[in-house]
Amino acid sequence: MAKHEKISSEGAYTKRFYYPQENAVEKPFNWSQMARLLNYLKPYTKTLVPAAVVAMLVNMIVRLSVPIIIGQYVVDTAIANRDISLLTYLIIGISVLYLANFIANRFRIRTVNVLGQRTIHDLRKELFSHVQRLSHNFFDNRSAGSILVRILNDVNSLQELFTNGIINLLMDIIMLVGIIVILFALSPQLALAVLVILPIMFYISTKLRRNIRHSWQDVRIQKSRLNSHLNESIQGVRITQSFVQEEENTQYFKGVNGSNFEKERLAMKKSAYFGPFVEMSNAIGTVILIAYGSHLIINGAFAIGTFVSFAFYLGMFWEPISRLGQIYNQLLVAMASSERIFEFLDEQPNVEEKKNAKTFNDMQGHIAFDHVKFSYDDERVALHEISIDIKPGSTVALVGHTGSGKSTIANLISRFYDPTEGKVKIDGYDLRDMKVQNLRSNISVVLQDTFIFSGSIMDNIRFGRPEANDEEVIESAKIVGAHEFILRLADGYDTEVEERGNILSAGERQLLSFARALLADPKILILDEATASIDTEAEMKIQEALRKLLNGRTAIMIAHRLSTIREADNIIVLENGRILEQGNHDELIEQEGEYYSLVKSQFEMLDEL
Ligand SMILES: Nc1ncnc2c1ncn2[C@@H]1O[C@H](COP(=O)(O)OP(=O)(O)OP(=O)(O)O)[C@@H](O)[C@H]1O
Repeated sequence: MAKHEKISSEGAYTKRFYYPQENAVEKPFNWSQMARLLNYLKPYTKTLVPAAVVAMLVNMIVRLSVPIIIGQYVVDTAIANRDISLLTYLIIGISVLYLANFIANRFRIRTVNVLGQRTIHDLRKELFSHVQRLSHNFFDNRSAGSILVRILNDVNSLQELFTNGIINLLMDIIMLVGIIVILFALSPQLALAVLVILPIMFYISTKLRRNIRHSWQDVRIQKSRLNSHLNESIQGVRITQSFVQEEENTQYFKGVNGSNFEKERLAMKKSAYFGPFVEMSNAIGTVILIAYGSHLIINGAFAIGTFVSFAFYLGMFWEPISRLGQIYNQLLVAMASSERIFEFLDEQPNVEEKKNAKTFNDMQGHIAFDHVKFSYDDERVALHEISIDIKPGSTVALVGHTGSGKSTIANLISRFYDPTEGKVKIDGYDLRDMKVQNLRSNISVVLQDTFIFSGSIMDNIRFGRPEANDEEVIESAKIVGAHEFILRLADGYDTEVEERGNILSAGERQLLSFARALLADPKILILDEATASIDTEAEMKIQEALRKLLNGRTAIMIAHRLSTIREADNIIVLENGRILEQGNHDELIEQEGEYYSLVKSQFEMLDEL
């Protein structure tokens, strides 16, 4: 496809920019889901919920009683009989009622706001701590962005429901039923005449609402596309610049941004019909009231006061009707959001801990794979029948082409996954019988792409053992040789690094991660060696740091550099999930097998340089 075609119109999204829309904006109403949502109000059923309900009832009583007082007592009694003192009492009485209403209203709004925020806070906390405990395969199948959206947006979209939605729903239903009952009690025939337009209005408003709702759905989809693109563009800005793709990106952004604008304009235009429509219904009702009501008054079938009360109630009638439509929309959106949230909450870690799981008292670090077979997805096999024995304190280098299963072996030792067949044992215990956290606290993993969290250098090293004091942190940095470069930073150990540690070089990040691992003082160390070329001096530093780090621990190294591999006690050469050969450097060289040719090709490469 030609370049200009790809970006010429907003509909022509390139494949590269395809963002799947897994997330429906709304779902049909579902009682059991609603009940589960309401469960989040449970901790507050003795405090905030009854307080809000009482305040709401005060509000309802005042609003429903004032028109009667005005019609029956002010107009038909006090004014009709020119009873000034009764009129004064009534005015004072109504003022007191309004004051009580004002206080109750303020109290209710404050209470439901707190209630909404608390429930959302609880829900978000539960969701985050649950997601954090989920197994690796949960994260394998989802993008970080989509998880983020659930924890932020989906939870947010429930906030309005918990804050105002539920209480407004109750209020509006009580209000509507109350008004209809009163209208019929006052005059059934006038009530019928005035409310005759109700079914028509209901029909039209439902149609209009649905139409408006769908337009807003389009807006949300556009927004989510916009967000995804923004997220990806900013994260990948360095690559974009180096491949000179800024213009293409901007064009695409223009397209989505323009489309977002169009959809929003349309949705707003449609929404703008709703207010006037409600007003028109009100007007029709009022016209019928005036025409038929005055007819009844003239015929003596109706008191003027009743007419006045009627007018008041009719004025109050349309507001809850129009708001109920809004709440209904809110409910549908909440259904979709809560379904997604509950889907995460119902997800169980597939690495389960047995009830009677044991702890390692003093782990020695003897690792054994006993006929281990493993597949990530039950289709492709990543490891076939692997049996290995790693002596405590020894260093094993895993060598092999990309995709040969090196990281998979490391993942099984940390029990991020369970083997499909066979057993992984440490000190003779099957990992499935052990406590997961206890196992992992004895293992440190140093990945190729060291993750630096935002915070100070000190905090980042301390991540290995949060209870360590400053001296211990500095000591471990000194041992791995990170101390000098840290001191050269603007604020030394207090230098703030942003997420991912952009201000540090690859080698420096690696040294930090060594310090972190050393501080954790694990029995087993898993190291994914960086492939990035580092200059010789840095390389020597890292080798030196590594020696100190490995001392007295069982180490599994996913090794790329010959210098590291050569020093290992045992080298395991993998190919397509199978062990091809193993032994130490000299033994393998002697065999003249795969390892030999690998080393030879590295030397040939060096010779060419
Ligand atoms: N999360 C995953 N889901 C599905 N398949 C996976 C997953 N991770 C790895 N694989 C597959 O399992 C096989 C072994 O992958 P593994 O990551 O262990 O290789 P590796 O030797 O560490 O490779 P590299 O040197 O490139 O890191 C590969 O075929 C890979 O495609």
